[in-house]
Amino acid sequence: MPVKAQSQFLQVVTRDEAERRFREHLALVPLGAETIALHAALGRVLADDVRAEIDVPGFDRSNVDGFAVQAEATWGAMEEDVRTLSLTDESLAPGIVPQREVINGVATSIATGGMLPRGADAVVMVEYTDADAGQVHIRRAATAGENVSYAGTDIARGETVLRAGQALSSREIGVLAALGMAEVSVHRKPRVAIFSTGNEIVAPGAPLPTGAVYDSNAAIISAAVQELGGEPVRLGVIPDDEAALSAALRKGLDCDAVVFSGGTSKGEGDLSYRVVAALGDPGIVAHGVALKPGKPVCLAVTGGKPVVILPGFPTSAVFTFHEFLAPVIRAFAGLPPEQRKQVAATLPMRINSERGRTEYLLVGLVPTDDGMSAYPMGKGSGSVTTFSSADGFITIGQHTEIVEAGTPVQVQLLGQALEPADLILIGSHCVGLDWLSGELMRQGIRIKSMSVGSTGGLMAAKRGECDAAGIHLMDPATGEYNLPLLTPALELITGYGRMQGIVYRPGDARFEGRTAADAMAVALADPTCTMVNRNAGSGTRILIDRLLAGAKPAGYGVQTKSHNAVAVAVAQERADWGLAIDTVARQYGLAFIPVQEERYDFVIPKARLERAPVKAFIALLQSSSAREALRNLGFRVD
Ligand SMILES: Nc1nc2c(c(=O)[nH]1)N[C@H]1C(S)=C(S)[C@@H](COP(=O)(O)OP(=O)(O)OC[C@H]3O[C@@H](n4cnc5c(N)ncnc54)[C@H](O)[C@@H]3O)O[C@H]1N2
Ligand code: MOO
Repeated sequence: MPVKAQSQFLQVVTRDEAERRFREHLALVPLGAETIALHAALGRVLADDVRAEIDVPGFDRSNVDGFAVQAEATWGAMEEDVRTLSLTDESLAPGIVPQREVINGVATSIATGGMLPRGADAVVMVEYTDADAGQVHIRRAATAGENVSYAGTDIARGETVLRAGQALSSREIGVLAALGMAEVSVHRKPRVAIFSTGNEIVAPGAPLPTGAVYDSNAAIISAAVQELGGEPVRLGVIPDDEAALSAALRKGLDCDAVVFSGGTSKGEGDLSYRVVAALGDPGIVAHGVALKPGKPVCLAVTGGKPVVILPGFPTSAVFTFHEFLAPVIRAFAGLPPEQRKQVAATLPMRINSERGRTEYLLVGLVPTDDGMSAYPMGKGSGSVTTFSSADGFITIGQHTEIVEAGTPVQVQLLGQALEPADLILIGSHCVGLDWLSGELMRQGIRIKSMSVGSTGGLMAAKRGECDAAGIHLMDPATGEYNLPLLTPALELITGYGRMQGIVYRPGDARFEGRTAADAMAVALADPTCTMVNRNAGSGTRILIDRLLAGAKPAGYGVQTKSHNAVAVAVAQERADWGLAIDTVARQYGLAFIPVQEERYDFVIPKARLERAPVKAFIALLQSSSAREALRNLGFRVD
């Protein structure tokens, strides 16, 4: 099939210009109010200020069980010198309106929540009294006002207790109920139509054909709309078909806003752009913004309703949604603009950025002896996990190409506050470490884990920025793992072995039943036998180069970055063999010829060895239950 020429529609403008054009045609005001039952008001946004029509409490109230008195009548009372008062004939349970006055020398029995009688100004707790026929002996003096809540002390009639624009949590709902309100006036929720486009996009729950992708964008945008006080209207996954897309868009325009993702960057097949371009009043206001991630975002307004095409890549979709549409939804919902919290930090490593685009770099924050360190978490625009695991992001200006290690940066937090962690793990990812982390979390230890590879982990440990770094680094000079790379300030805690070997599809006669050396000889003699390589610098790559002894067979140039990527390439027949660990080979149903064990150990800064969570980590790692579990996962534990 001939490749079609791709035309470009993008005309890139700055972020601020895009926002200005978008807002020029939108009224950032609430959509209207509605009255709803109080029990249905959780999460809704108040449309009007709430002024108290009553006092709470509505009367002077006793806070204890005891006797209502005039404080003066109790003065001087002690254990050995009681004051005796005569009792009125009433007993003031809550809800009873007192009939008798309390004058000096008189007391009335009163319960917690009872209404204070005329004349009384204090309540003596029953514990400090002895009552007998018609009298009460007071053993402790009271001061005026003691154990009494006066009318209106909690809420005074006429007071503004809640303000328009406030989101109602259980606490505010309690206040409204105390004021006797069964109904409340709230802003109408903006209804936001959401769909995803792309023939490869499959709704979660359905089977996933090879090459297809689950629809994560609609799910995250729909949940984000709810967080912003809106109501998502899910229109599903729409195939790449102009009529179907137009129909979805038309349906979406019954709502207050429309947002969908995918098919906005490229020309041919860029149906998303084409259907939105058919809108008028005014239609598309920006297509292409000098942002990374998010360049191909398309902003349109029609008849006062925003219509946004988000880039298909999940990180780009979420960022552009929050950048352009989220503030509009908040305003429609009657919420005030969001104030993002900032934290000062330092970059631990050098960053390259793209000139000409403002870059938002997602980071994980780690406390250090002198402030915070901001670790880039980027797995690229296509990642779905970065946004959920990052603490915040830094902004790199469009004219900056390099940010040096050690540069101070401002981190905008994604959440309301920084999640504290007890144990910080930075290094190479391993399912064995996942298991250990899970056990520690069950013990109540809060873990922050960042996968930056073995070398990144070792550097973090050297800088004292993590509690432990999981590493598997071979010293090329000695062939020994991990230990030769330590400095005096670091301790090595023995982890476990991971058997590395040749992975191939079961039944492949070129490998079946052979030793590693034989298999290599057969594979290298067959020019159609394609390998998948690993990235330079990885321990596995050193092993591959040793096995190949200078040969560069087909596929040598394909340098994947993980054991999983190697296994997937072989399983999906893009390659016939590669080197990976046996736990991964098993996960993908591949056959395995063992070659050499690599050591996955933990580097711990000595200064952190005495920390309780670190001790708990080491104790767990060395426990028989953990060793058993790691063995069951396929690791070698001595
Ligand atoms: N030649 C050029 N290619 C690309 C450019 C460019 O300027 N010139 N821009 C790149 C940038 S930047 C981005 S961002 C992406 C965005 O592309 P599209 O918005 O057209 O999105 P798709 O191609 O449809 O999908 C991209 C990617 O995301 C996956 N996807 C799509 N929808 C979903 C969903 N609902 N849930 C999960 N994942 C989704 C899709 O399968 C693709 O893998 O374009 C670059 N290319
Ligand atoms: O703008 Mo795209 O989101 O850089 O990857």
